[in-house]
Amino acid sequence: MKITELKGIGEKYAQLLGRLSVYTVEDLVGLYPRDYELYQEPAFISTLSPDYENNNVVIDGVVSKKIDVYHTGKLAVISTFINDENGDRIKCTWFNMPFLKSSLKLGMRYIFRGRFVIKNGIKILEQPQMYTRSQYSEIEGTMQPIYPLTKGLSNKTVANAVHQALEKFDAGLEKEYIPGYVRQKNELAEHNYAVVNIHFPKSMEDYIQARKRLAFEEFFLFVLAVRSLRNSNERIPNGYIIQNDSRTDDFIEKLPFSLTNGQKSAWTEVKKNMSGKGLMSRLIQGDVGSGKTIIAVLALMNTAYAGYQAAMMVPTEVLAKQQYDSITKMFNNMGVELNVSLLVGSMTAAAKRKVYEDIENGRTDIVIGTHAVIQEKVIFKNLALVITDEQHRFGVNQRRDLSDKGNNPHILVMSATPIPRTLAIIVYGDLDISVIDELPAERLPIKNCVVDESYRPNAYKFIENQVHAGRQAYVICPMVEDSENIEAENVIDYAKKLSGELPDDIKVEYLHGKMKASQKNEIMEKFSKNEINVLVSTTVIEVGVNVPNATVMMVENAERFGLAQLHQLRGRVGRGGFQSYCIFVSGNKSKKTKDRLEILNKTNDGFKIAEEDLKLRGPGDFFGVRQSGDFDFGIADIYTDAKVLKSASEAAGEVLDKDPELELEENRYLAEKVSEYTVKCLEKLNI
Ligand SMILES: Nc1ncnc2c1ncn2[C@@H]1O[C@H](COP(=O)(O)OP(=O)(O)OP(=O)(O)O)[C@@H](O)[C@H]1O
Repeated sequence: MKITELKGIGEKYAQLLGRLSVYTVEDLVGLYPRDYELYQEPAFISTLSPDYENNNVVIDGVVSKKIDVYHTGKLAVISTFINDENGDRIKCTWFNMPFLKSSLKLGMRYIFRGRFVIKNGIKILEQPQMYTRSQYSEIEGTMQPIYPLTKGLSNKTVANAVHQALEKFDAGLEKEYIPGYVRQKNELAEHNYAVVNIHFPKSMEDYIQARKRLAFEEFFLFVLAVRSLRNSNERIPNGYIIQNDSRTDDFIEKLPFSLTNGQKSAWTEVKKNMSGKGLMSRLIQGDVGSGKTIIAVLALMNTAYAGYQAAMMVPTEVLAKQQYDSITKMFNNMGVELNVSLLVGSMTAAAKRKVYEDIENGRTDIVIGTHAVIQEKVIFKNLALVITDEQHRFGVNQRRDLSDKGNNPHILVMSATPIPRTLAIIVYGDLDISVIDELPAERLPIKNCVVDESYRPNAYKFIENQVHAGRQAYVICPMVEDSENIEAENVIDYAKKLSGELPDDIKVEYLHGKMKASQKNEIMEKFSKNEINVLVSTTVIEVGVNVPNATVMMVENAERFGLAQLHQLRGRVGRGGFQSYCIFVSGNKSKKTKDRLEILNKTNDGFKIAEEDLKLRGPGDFFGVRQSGDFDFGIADIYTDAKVLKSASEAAGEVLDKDPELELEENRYLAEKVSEYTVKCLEKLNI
């Protein structure tokens, strides 16, 4: 049902909701709150002691002073004083809400709820919301949903729309499909209860139950879907028997480094797989900087030497260009006579045509590119291997499209997502797994520090010294929620400011998601040639960028990132022989934030980091930063919900043991859900 059927949602709001991928009433119900406002803080504080500073407090007060309106810069500030029950005077301030003037009347009594601060000895409530007693008693003790929003769309609009969708249209509500014995064993709530309570929980307990059920069902369907894919893969025989070529062995000999043991065993598994009976569907998992690329290169070479074509797809043009440059350089230096082509969206039509021709007539042995590689116009002569790097950024359908271009080519997938093997087996159930579990020996451990903003001048000085010693630096700008435009402006401003702080001979440039691919390529190319010394960027550089000369990674507002993500960012330095440094700047001085960031000092193991982070964030921190942005389940998180994933996986096994093809009448509805999920959600999950 179209979203405009809801009262209050016209074309304008429908368009805004479209930006959040919400088009139907059902989509809307699937838009889970990203957080909740808890109306459960110390209710009604009668004496405001400094202990409550920086917390939300609720005060019953009477407006005791005329309303004052003044302007600072562009901001209109309204302020007044209230007297609480003890007669204590508390100042209230609001920014940019001039309309309040008419509702705030001297002598009126309200419930004020806002953040409590003390400035110059004056007790202040910032931006308090106001309620009458009866209004407040309705929300007291509840959790109000906070939805992901976009500019022009208010939380209230979304909350009202969701309420209607659930109440009037039963959207998202359906017949129970998880077998009773599974629900009982795992103590799961009913589906419909969960859908209603994830939006409007009456208590924390309701929320926990709702979330558990929804996370469980996501994993449960996921595991069932993945198992069915795996079964179909296992039946595919190897159509391209690719034997190891002695020229590839020579190449390994000539590399400037020797392979680590982890790399050697991964390579052995890949070789065996490609020359064996069944089609290869393999995942190579290795922490950031563990050297996965070289294994990909060896597989590409062996395939080309066997007389077939091979393709490698990466998520962005910047990475495609980087991989292409480094592979062609390596081949030139080491006398490898294979033809490598680059294919990315921003190439001219004529250049693309030439590459299409070369691929079709077989002149091209290896193609490196973005999803341009799977466009209809590309016809391969004999594609036998497809490598997808950071594969989770590609949808299953894209993978399938590319496979369709060959006659079931081998598939090799690279991932740096730090998940332990036991979890990986579940999550990548349709793939065999090779793990590169060590970093090249010569690497010096990265030195980290966690600092507050006052350290910034020292950090800039440090960057200056590193650049003067010939090295380079990344600075990751503060994140801005919900707006790529503001984020872009932010990066530009920061780069300007930084450039002013550093000596003139240091070239600072910026990179953000809104830039054209060709611009990004140009900047990255200059950075990799050291024509740019300092790169100010949003997290667009998070995945896979390899500039071994870069030795400093400075992250602003580090407290806002998941630790796993910070670990990825850190992985951009320390990729060569130089000592590298990470500076995490935290805008939040609390001990807890510092402790959390300190975890990064303790270990370099991506999974341990995620695990420790979880331990530290107690139950009060339910809605912290999501760790695994890469695996975008609707609500479940492979780290936070690792236990749920395990039990969902076991439950799926149990169901399949009883009914391998889900043919029994009792599983009819479940089977429908699984096939629906396989088509729709795997694509969305991007894995
Ligand atoms: N055995 C090795 N000894 C020394 N250096 C190596 C070895 N293997 C790879 N390298 C170098 O290490 C750097 C990182 O390798 P690579 O780019 O393959 O990492 P990765 O595993 O893809 O990491 P990420 O997931 O962060 O992209 C490269 O500069 C590469 O040349």
